[in-house]
Amino acid sequence: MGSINIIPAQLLGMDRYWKGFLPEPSVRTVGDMECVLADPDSVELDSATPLYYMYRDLAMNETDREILSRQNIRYDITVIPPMVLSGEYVKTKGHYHPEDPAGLGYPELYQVLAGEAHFLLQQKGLLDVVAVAASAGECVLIPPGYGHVSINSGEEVLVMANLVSTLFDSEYAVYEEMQGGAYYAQEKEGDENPNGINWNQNPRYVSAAPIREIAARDIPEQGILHGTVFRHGMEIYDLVSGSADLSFLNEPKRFV
Ligand SMILES: O=P(O)(O)OC[C@H]1O[C@](O)(CO)[C@@H](O)[C@@H]1O
Repeated sequence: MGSINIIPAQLLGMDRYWKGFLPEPSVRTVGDMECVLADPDSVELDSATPLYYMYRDLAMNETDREILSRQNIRYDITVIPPMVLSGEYVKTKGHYHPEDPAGLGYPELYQVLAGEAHFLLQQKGLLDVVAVAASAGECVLIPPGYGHVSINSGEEVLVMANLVSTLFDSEYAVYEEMQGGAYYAQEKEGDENPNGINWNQNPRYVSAAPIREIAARDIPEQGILHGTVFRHGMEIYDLVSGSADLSFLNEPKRFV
């Protein structure tokens, strides 16, 4: 692998989405992602080519840092420039969250800050697979027990924020062993609908449920988070600076 040519934060437009201190991002390259792509052998990019950037553990000031660390929560911003890799829309690697001490999986709250995303959610037992389409301002809650992949299905840079527990490490084994999630988001042939997605089932998942497609804005329960007034369009970072109770991210059992 050659050296990694990281796009500087300013060129990624990060100053529009984050005014505070910005640490160096973690980067996933083509080489990191080969094990989860639909057709890695046909990708002609150098394996050192960066695909996405994860700015983790952000806080605007020391007060917010204290609020986050007291609640064991992390705020991250992920930036995925648009790209199609041998017909497949660029995406995150994909992972599950482990069970919390009460036996449910840790959830996670995402918000699209710019661009167009599809969140591919798959329940551990594969009885449910959902593609949630989300545009700027819209939120998606990753429910307990679901693995997730974020896909840049648009032509613009996708910028997403997330709030997640710091009490666990993500689990990648299923996505690595199965070469990705249960479905691949691939370009539609022809130019009739150039932005359309073909959801092609990953043949290694013999028993995955048919994919359901829904829009984030049509999921009513994501409008209000457990007593905290929160609607699509409000900034999820305001939950931090407004000292909202984020304990549902660590103790989902209290809220189901
Ligand atoms: O670890 P993956 O599957 O590449 O996904 C990256 C995403 O996961 C997170 O670590 C949070 O779950 C984000 O920082 C980032 O958007």
